[in-house]
Amino acid sequence: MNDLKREDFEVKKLGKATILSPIYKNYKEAAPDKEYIDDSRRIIYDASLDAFNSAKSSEEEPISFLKAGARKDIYFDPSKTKAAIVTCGGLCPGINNVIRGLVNGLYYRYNVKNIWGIQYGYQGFISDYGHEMVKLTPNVVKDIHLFGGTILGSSRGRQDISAMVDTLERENINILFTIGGDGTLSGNHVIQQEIERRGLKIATAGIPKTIDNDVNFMTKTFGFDTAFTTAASIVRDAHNEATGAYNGVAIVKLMGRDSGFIAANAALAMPDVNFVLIPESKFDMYGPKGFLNELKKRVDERHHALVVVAEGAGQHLFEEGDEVLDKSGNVKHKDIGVYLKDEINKFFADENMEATVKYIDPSYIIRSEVAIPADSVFCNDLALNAVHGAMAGFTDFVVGRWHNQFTYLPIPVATASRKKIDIDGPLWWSVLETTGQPINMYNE
Ligand SMILES: Nc1ncnc2c1ncn2[C@@H]1O[C@H](COP(=O)(O)OP(=O)(O)OP(=O)(O)O)[C@@H](O)[C@H]1O
Ligand SMILES: O=P(O)(O)OC[C@H]1O[C@](O)(CO)[C@@H](O)[C@@H]1O
Repeated sequence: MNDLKREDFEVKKLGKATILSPIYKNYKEAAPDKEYIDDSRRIIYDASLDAFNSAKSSEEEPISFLKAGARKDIYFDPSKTKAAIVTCGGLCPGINNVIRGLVNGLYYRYNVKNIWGIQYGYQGFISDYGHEMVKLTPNVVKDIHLFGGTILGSSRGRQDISAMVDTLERENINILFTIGGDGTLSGNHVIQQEIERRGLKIATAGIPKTIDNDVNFMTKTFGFDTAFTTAASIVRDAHNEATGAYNGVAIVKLMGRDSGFIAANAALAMPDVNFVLIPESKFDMYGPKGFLNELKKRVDERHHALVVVAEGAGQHLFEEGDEVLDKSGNVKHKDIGVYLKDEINKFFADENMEATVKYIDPSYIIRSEVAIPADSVFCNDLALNAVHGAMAGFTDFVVGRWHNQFTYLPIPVATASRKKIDIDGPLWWSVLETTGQPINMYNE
């Protein structure tokens, strides 16, 4: 549970917004009767009614979220505004759509024409790496949604915060958009603190990126729909592999460092799956009611079985040892897919049972996919709302979607903890029902 209070949900602002937004002028002319968003517009939720534990404040009081959208008055003068965009961490479908949406939103809606891309993540702020900033215009980004990945490149690894803010200052950047996961957003927050310490008026806005869908107070993050849609078709093909052999077992490993949302949703979309293993639930492997024996029962009955495993699942099965970390300090999980394949092979050999085990790891293929249409639309909306918020002078915020509304949330609230599957909640119970996997395979 988060130890968050109501006041933690207040989004910071650089100062009073005093410039009449160009959108407002045009919008008023085009549709004078339409409502316009006032700064104080907030969406109030009764947290005690919320299905997500993570939505509760520590005091169980209603939490209010700042509603995203265009403001009548803006903080930055568009003709004098310079914006920069950076993408960090792992790839995710839709990053290029977000970049495109940011550039077009700034350029066409607000008339901000001085837009730059920082190359290869936070490295791009550090001159030693030699990554030049690239000028972004609608013409440069017009086709980038047709490609997966990020046209700006990405990276992991800590950079010197002071040196990064030196670059922002030297380049006279007024708004920084960071597209990235938990780490990128934490980095954004630290950058913002240094900006404040120096008394600079630079707005920072985060667009949360993770196929794992594990960001707090976000119904979903961009790229997640594409990820599990792509995963579902791979799971279907794996099912064909499993059924194509007598006692065929197919294992598909999907991403999900701490949360099993991709695995759970792919299995719901493709109900041929017999077992879903996720990080949120420690399963028993070897006991009489453990995974291997349950798998055997399934194979005995139908002569094939399909297993979907999230990369962070089953880590308790490995011997404790030195943790391997990536450049950013994230734990690199031991390969549960290979472990399952080996253990299943051994188990069936010990049982004198013929079995054909196929292991499929499509992780990077899924992550670098092009966004499906639903995600493309979502990316564009997120980007536009990030532009609205930053132009209004909000800072240190992330844009997201929660309870069918686009919202602005202070970064520390979004990064306070990770969203996980509630194993007593409806999503996991649907998975158990769909797969038919026994509930007592789980220790906890
Ligand atoms: N607390 C922090 N302070 C400063 N920089 C940070 C912090 N946490 C992470 N970063 C930096 O943010 C960048 C991205 O972090 P990271 O590699 O963890 O990816 P991420 O944004 O979490 O995305 P993914 O979900 O794909 O892992 C890296 O350059 C990392 O060093
Ligand atoms: O191989 P990389 O680039 O370190 O990324 C792997 C990580 O990326 C994620 O998809 C998060 O973006 C995790 O699920 C996974 O652990």
